Amino acid sequence: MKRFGFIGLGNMGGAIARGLASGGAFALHGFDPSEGMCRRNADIMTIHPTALELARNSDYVLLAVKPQVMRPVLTGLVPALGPETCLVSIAAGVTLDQLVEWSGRKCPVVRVMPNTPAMVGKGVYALCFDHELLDEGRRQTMLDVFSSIGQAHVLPEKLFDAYTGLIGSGPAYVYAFMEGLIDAGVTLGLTRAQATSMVSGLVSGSALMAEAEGAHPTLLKEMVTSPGGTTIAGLNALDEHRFKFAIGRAVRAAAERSKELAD
Ligand SMILES: NC(=O)C1=CN([C@@H]2O[C@H](COP(=O)(O)OP(=O)(O)OC[C@H]3O[C@@H](n4cnc5c(N)ncnc54)[C@H](OP(=O)(O)O)[C@@H]3O)[C@@H](O)[C@H]2O)C=CC1
Ligand SMILES: O=C(O)[C@@H]1CCC=N1
Repeated sequence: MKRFGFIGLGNMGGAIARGLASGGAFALHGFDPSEGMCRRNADIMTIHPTALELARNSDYVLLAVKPQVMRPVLTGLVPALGPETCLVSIAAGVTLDQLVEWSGRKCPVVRVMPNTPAMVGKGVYALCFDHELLDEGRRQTMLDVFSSIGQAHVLPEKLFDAYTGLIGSGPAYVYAFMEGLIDAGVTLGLTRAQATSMVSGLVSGSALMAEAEGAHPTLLKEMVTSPGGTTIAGLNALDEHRFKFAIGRAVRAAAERSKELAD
C-alpha cells in the first residue's frame, strides 16, 4: 500500500486526510507542530515527531502549511527527498518553480488548490501537472485521489491565481452572501435561527438545482422572475448597487493577492 504523508494537519490538511482515510487506499502519515492537531488525527494516521521523519516514510508528501513557512519546511525535507517521492503543495501563491527549487530539484511536484468544502467531502480541486518530472502513473494517482474526495480539474499553473481567487477563496464569498441574506431576514422580523436555517436550505437547494438542471444560471434566474413581480424588484436593486461588479472585484483582488504571495 502506498504511503501518503501530510505536513500540516490544520483546516485543509486535516480535511483532505479525513477524505483519504475513508477511501482506505493509502497508509496515512502526519506531522504538525501542534500536539492538539496530532492528537485529533492520530485515529487515522501514524504521527511522526518531525517533518523529515514523515518524508522518509511517505511516497506522497502533501504540504498543507501556510505559504509563509513553505520555504523553511521544504528545505528541511531535502535530505529525505528523491525521485521516488512526490510532493503535493496546496499552498496559495507558492509557485511550481519555488517548490522545485526549495525541494532541491530532486522529485516530482504537483500543485493542488482545494477549497474548504473539502471538509464535507465536497471540495473542488485544481491540479497542476506542469512539472516535467511528473510521470503518467502519478498524474493518474493524483486525479484518482482528488476525484475520490470531490471534483478534480486539471489546470495549467498560469490559471492558478485566477482559480485561487475564484474557487479557493470562493466559499468565503458564498458565506458573506449568506450572512447578508440572514441579516436581511432578521431585519424583516425572522429570528436569526429561522433565517439561518432557511438561507442554508435556499443556497444548498439552488446549488443542487443548478447542478441537476445543468442549465445556465441566467435561465434558472428567469424561472424565478415573474413579470412585474417581487424578484425583478429585488434584482433591480442588486443591479443598482452593482452586485456583479462587486463580486468581480472581489475575485480579481483575491487573484492579485495570490500572485503577490509568490514574492
Ligand atoms: N483554508 C483555506 O480555505 C485554503 C487554504 N489553502 C492553503 O492551505 C494551506 C494550509 O491552510 P489552512 O489549512 O487553512 O491553515 P491552518 O493554519 O489551518 O493549518 C496549517 C497547519 O500547519 C501547521 N504548521 C505550522 N508550521 C508548520 C511546520 N513548520 N511544519 C508543519 N506544520 C506546520 C500549523 O500549526 P500552527 O497553527 O501551530 O502554526 C497548522 O496546524 C495554506 O498554504 C493555504 O494557502 C488553500 C486553499 C484553501
Ligand atoms: O485566504 C487564503 O489565502 C487561502 C487560500 C485560498 C483560500 N484561503
